[in-house]
Amino acid sequence: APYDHTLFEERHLCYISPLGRGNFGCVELCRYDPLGDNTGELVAVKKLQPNKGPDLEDFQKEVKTLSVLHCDYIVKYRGVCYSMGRLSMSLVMEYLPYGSLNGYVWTNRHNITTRRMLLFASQICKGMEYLQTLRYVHRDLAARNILVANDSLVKIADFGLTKVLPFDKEYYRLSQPGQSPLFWLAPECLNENKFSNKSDVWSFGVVLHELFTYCDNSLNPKRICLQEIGQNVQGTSISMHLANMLANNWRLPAPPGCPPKVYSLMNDCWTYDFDKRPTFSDLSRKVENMIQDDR
Ligand SMILES: CC(C)(Nc1nc(-c2c[nH]c3ncc(Cl)cc23)ncc1F)C(=O)NCC(F)(F)F
Repeated sequence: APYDHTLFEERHLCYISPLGRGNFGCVELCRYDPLGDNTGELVAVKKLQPNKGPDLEDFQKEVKTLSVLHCDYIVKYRGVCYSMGRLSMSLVMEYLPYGSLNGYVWTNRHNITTRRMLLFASQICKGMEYLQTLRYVHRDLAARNILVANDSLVKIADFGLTKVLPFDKEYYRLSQPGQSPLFWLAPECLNENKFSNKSDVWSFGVVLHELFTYCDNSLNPKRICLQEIGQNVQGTSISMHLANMLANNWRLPAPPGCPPKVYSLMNDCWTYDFDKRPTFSDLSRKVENMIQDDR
């Protein structure tokens, strides 16, 4: 039988440190070291939290989702590791040493140029364009879910909430409000639980906002929206308040020092009518033109 490179044996997976908590469970930095001489490769291992949140079946869907994605701008799937006699499984991914984009941009805020931000933005658009060709909707596009491979390459990650569009519809309707973070969601998600490539475009606009605030926590979308809603929200849920504000044309304010053309691109992504929002290919082109103009 051909050697299965996607099967990781638990006994050779050496735990190093925790990386963080994702939509399904925790992710750990490990070295896969079958030779036992510390020459093995570093990998990120997403363990399914047993009987916590979504179950093994949903996790297996995430594994399936990631295993068919082959794109320079999407975190690479390496394979799976079964434990407890196939009762539990872990998702093995490439390890990106620079961590998540929000941490990277904040840490390097004093020497990241507009050009570099626009390069990251164009790579995210290309990754999303690719996802779209497979009729995937990410549903959780946010700077915390983008990883940095090196100083000029970012990749989309965390496909825990990703859904495949039905063959006959261009949107995916969740049965009940999901766990996507409200402040990255398009109005039709808040009002009708309708998710589509166009709602991913809205979230991309929020990622642009995060980038151009250098992922400053004091300016993050949640904090700005809650300030606008006002602390003493009575009765009406936060998502209703947010949906009303968006319907009344309130939008996240331009980040300090943000180039006007970038803020106008964000507002294109935040067009209320999802049919009038740009596509990710429109956005890739517009961002690349900005990179050219920025010389
Ligand atoms: C839950 C987890 C671990 N969080 C973090 N991952 C990494 C982190 C750093 N390097 C990584 N290489 C691969 C992977 Cl899958 C994660 C990391 N760094 C910091 C995190 F908070 C994660 O998965 N976040 C979603 C992602 F950022 F990946 F979109």
